[in-house]
Amino acid sequence: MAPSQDSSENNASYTFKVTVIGSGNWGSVAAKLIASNTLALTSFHDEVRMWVYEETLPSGEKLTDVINRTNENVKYLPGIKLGRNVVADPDLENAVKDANMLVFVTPHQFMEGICRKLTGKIRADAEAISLVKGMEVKMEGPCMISSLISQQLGINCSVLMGANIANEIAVEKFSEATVGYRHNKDVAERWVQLFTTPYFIVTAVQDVEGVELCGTLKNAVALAAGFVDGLEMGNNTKAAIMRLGLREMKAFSKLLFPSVNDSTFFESCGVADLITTCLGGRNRKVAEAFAKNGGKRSFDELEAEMLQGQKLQGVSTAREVYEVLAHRGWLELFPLFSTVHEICTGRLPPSAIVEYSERQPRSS
Ligand SMILES: NC(=O)c1ccc[n+]([C@@H]2O[C@H](COP(=O)([O-])OP(=O)(O)OC[C@H]3O[C@@H](n4cnc5c(N)ncnc54)[C@H](O)[C@@H]3O)[C@@H](O)[C@H]2O)c1
Ligand SMILES: O=P(O)(O)OC[C@H](O)CO
Repeated sequence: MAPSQDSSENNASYTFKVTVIGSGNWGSVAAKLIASNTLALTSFHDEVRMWVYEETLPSGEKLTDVINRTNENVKYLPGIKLGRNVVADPDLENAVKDANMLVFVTPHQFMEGICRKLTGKIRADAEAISLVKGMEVKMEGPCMISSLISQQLGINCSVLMGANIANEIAVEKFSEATVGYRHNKDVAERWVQLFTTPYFIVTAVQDVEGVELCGTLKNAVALAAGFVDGLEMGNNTKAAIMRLGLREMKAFSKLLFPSVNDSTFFESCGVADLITTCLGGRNRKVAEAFAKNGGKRSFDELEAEMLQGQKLQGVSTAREVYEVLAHRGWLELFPLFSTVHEICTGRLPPSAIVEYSERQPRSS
């Protein structure tokens, strides 16, 4: 079907127009969730624009054309209808020009370039939310993706993170998520309304950094869990790694941002995301293969072979965390994070993840 152009006559009372920036596995599911709500709720414009990083499929067709013809993202979320009100758009500027609710959901390594392209191109009254799990490390220190968006685009940015393996939400299995907001509760409630469905329950907490750091750091712990699986160490070892990982997640978050709340770690974005990602995520899966191969095949090679264009966030996050730790002289305080990075780079063997854990103090 051709992209529908809702006129203001058939959407007379709408106030909010949403664009999703990103169309990978989670980006496509986010668009589906949002599109079901913009159709049902009168305060939102029906149409949801979804910016697609354009690519040519093996059939020779453009991914955007196929999404608009079939209503499916055949590469990143095959078999799932997105909703007829989702319109794929390969032109970033065009995709955002009318939107006042911007949903960012791309792998974190692309966010700086995307923000650069969007500078000066968005509505001044726009609000943003980041579903991106990751951070940038700059000369001045770490920069969370929500801060990158706020600083480069001059707009407020909330975050949404949680125990959210996209393929499970795509088939409408129940899960929860956490919105982190900075000041404005009304804005947070609007995001909650936009995402919540009977099978996707969203709650808001006033702790952007805590929510975002949980979503970011759990990807490094997921690699550790994958190494344990590849070494066939069993469930007790994996649970121990998860506990030690959660302890480092909390300590690192609070050292960087003393305002981070302890309670955030008990929300969906905290312990629940850590559990799901260590059981069923992509970082875990590729790290398991890495360990099974004794670290002899690189993560880049395994990612390309196993994920068909989807991107891991854990390997670069482990590097970014390591850079922060090294720069601040904190390496010894975070042995799990440091060891994960050194395994990823080949300086240590995968078995180092267990050897280090055996030497850890047992209380926090
Ligand atoms: N997939 C999940 O289950 C899940 C769940 C929660 C959060 N997340 C997070 O959401 C974010 C996005 O992940 P995803 O799963 O939607 O993506 P993905 O890994 O499935 O897909 C990769 C995406 O990157 C795009 N891309 C490739 N090269 C690009 C470039 N140069 N510039 C811009 N885009 C490019 C591809 O077109 C594709 O849309 C990540 O931070 C991830 O951690 C993912
Ligand atoms: O598949 P992963 O490892 O990128 O994790 C996916 C989600 O972040 C889980 O909430």
